Amino acid sequence: MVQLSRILFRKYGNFVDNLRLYVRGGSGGMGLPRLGGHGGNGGDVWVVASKKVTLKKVKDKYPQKRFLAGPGANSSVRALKGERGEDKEILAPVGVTVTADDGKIVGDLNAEGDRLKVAKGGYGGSFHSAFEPTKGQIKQIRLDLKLIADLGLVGYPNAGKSSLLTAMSNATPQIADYAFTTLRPEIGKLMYKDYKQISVADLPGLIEGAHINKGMGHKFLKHVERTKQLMFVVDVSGFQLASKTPFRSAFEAIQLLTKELELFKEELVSKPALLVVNKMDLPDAEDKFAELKEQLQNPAEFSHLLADDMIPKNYMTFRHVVPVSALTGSGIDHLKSYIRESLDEDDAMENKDVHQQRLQTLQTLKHNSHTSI
Ligand SMILES: Nc1nc2c(ncn2[C@@H]2O[C@H](COP(=O)(O)OP(=O)(O)OP(=O)(O)O)[C@@H](O)[C@H]2O)c(=O)[nH]1
Ligand SMILES: [Mg+2]
Repeated sequence: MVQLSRILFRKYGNFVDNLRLYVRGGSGGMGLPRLGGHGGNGGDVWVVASKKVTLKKVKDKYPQKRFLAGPGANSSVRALKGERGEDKEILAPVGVTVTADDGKIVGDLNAEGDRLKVAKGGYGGSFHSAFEPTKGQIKQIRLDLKLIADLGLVGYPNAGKSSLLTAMSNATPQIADYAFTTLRPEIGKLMYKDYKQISVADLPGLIEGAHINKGMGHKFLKHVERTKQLMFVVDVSGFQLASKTPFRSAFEAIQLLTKELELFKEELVSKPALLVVNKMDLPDAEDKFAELKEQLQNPAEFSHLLADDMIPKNYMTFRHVVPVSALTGSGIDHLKSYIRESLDEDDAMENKDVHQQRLQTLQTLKHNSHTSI
């Protein structure tokens, strides 16, 4: 049913996913006290989304990483109102979040052409400022690229996330029998017969404490923010990171993963999600899967298995719970259909919403034009 696919981009060798920049707005121009002249305002610095650039290109093109907007012109006898300074635009890829020095988020660039002002120009001197101009803002900003994929794989190390991506597509991520094989997110594409493509981000394994930046922590979690849906992947037999860390059953693993997401950003837990229970080829897998299904039907009843601070406020609701074996390929076709179904469902809802909104706007316009006659 589903035509298999190939990897879209795996060249992470010199991948740049964040960049710090120095930005400075232009100073205002001098006012002219004698004639009441107004100096021009300094130009602003903007970050503008463009599909044509990558952070690596920005870094290579501007090794100094300094961006200065133009100064406002002084007021003069010939031009009492000084000209405004030129704005400076920094092109950055779609998917970037801009953060200021103090950690505050300035904004996100979600679509081509989105713009954010990152340093404001100074004011030109005028009567109100005794004709003295002000300087432009000076800031260090940080650009962080978050991958935008349809589906993000969420799971503990060794659950088989990368194996699963390989089984579903022709992607060739690193797979090994030790934790943290995947150190960088990779995107694979699932291609369907009708040419629909679904991108899946294989992410580094989470560990307990990821929300406080343990393990790959934030590096991983920030990518999850942008994926449309989540796919939890657990090993049906459970998980143990090291001999000194506690063993977690599949059920516990799911609740702990949920807790990590919740602690990082609560709304992540409300994303549509699928649950993949992997390694169904292992002995006793069927029994363990049956037990897990029972636990998931009424998670609160089984929450005594967890320490209090590990119980999420809200349990994840999974649209589908799919048993598979990435090793033998069993269940993989089903999984691909469920993924498609789930994303199509959301697309349809979104389209309906957009349609509804358009209708509403039209009706308001009609109404207004009637009332104004
Ligand atoms: N028996 C069995 N082993 C599997 C299956 N899927 C994956 N494995 C094995 O589990 C180990 C971990 O698989 P990976 O795909 O690297 O796991 P991961 O979740 O990507 O791990 P990290 O990248 O470290 O987070 C490897 O030895 C795989 O061969 C499965 O369905 N059955
Ligand atoms: Mg992996």
